[in-house]
Amino acid sequence: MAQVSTKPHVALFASPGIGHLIPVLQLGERFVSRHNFVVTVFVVVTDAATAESQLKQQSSYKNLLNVVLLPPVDLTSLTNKPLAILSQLVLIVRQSLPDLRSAIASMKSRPTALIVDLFGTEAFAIADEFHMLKYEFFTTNAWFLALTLYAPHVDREHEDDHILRHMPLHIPGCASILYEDTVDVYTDRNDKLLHDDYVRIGRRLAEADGILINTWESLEPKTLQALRDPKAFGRFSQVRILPIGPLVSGFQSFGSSQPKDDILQWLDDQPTESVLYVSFGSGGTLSADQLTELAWGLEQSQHRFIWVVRPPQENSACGAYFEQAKRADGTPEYLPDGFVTRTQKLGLVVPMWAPQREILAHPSIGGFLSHCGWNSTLESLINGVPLIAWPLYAEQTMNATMLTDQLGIAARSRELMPNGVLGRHEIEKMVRTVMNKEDAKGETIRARSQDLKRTALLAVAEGGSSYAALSQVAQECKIGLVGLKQRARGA
Ligand SMILES: O=c1ccn([C@@H]2O[C@H](COP(=O)(O)OP(=O)(O)O[C@H]3O[C@H](CO)[C@@H](O)[C@H](O)[C@H]3O)[C@@H](O)[C@H]2O)c(=O)[nH]1
Repeated sequence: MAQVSTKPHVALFASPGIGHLIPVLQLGERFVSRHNFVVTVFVVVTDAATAESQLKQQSSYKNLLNVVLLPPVDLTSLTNKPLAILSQLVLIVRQSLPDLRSAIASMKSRPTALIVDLFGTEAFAIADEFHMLKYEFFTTNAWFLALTLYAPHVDREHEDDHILRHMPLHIPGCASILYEDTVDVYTDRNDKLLHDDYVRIGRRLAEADGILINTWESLEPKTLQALRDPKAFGRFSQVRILPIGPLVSGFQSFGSSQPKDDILQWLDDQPTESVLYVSFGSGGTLSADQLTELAWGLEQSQHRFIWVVRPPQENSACGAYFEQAKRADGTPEYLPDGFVTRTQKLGLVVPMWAPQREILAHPSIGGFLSHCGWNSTLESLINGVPLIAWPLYAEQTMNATMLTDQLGIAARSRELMPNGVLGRHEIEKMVRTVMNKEDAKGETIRARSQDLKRTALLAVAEGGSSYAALSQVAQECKIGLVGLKQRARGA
């Protein structure tokens, strides 16, 4: 007969997409390695084969976590309307809830807590049904959480002021933000479903027993203070805000299209802090025109680089395109003729995917041109690597604004050409700022990055604020909802 573990047990619920799965696995890893829990991770998938192959490349989690892929959800069977990504995720996750419920109902050792990511708040009802604690794991930062919690209160009738007259949105107690720097919920005003989905998420977050955020106290003190202040956030300030980051995995990176050793060996041969790493996260792509400008910008800067290249947006569905359409010197057809030959002493072009965490931790890396996905941002930050901010979608423009205007650890240019593309000279300028040791602005950015690295490491070290917050959650999960209620009654 199978032994039922006596260890405490929590369940994590991850919505589709590797950008969501990675931080959820990381959180699971912390519960196991630091707090000696059993962790079950339920993963919502749209395509089991893709999810399995992504997970297969990440073998180290297997001994630690019990990962359960829920039956795949076929979006096309649910709607034939084109939906915003957020609405797609809400719909897909909702469809998986009955499977999550059955899986939890049939567990011999029932978890004491359910921890969901941003799109999983509808699963709180299942946690209630089984008398489990329920936590939100907000995989980005406190500023975006503040925007999300504030969403139900934004007066849509005044939005013209913001959009047409560029008046910033004032989030109570927090830094203000221009509408164009927020998320598509605010900028695409005709999508009522998207707006309603986002507002509903904002409201449901308040039902959590705590919101775990992948940030730390000293990174966003003003925003965290506002989130806890009833004058700023009313009843939402009752929810416990628990910054537990930076949560960056001890796991190896998810695989690579090129042998990892080749890339790391190449890096071993480069001078300290001389290489710019260029990558747009798990799914970011650029237009053909933008790729051309980026290639010229990198080449003209004459700084070393590793560039994770994907086919242009126009061809992004065609993964094999990269392999097939190459010029004689190996330059993909969508990059300028002769690029690989001219830059062979300077750079490495890696198709599709690279072992990012190992790359960013390498001493030869001196900068990261990033789409500012929050995982990439944190991976850069804990290594003290300064950034070039190049946001593409989701909350990335907000992250980029924070990195440049509030934290001062990134260079950014908004000087687009008339065709909406960032030109090669602007790109070259940003690369020189961050990579050129004599550049005064770059010097400030680099020094600031080192400062933040120190605060990040302190926060997660034993005795640090994030360590304490996660320990508190672990303690609550050990006791469980029923035990906590009994304690409260006895107090
Ligand atoms: O070649 C690559 C590309 C990515 N990664 C890893 O993939 C993750 C990418 O995560 P992130 O940087 O957050 O980007 P996205 O995948 O775009 O993340 C989604 O989820 C994030 C967290 O919620 C949001 O901040 C983003 O806006 C959203 O697009 C990171 O751990 C990277 O190390 C690699 O290992 N190799």
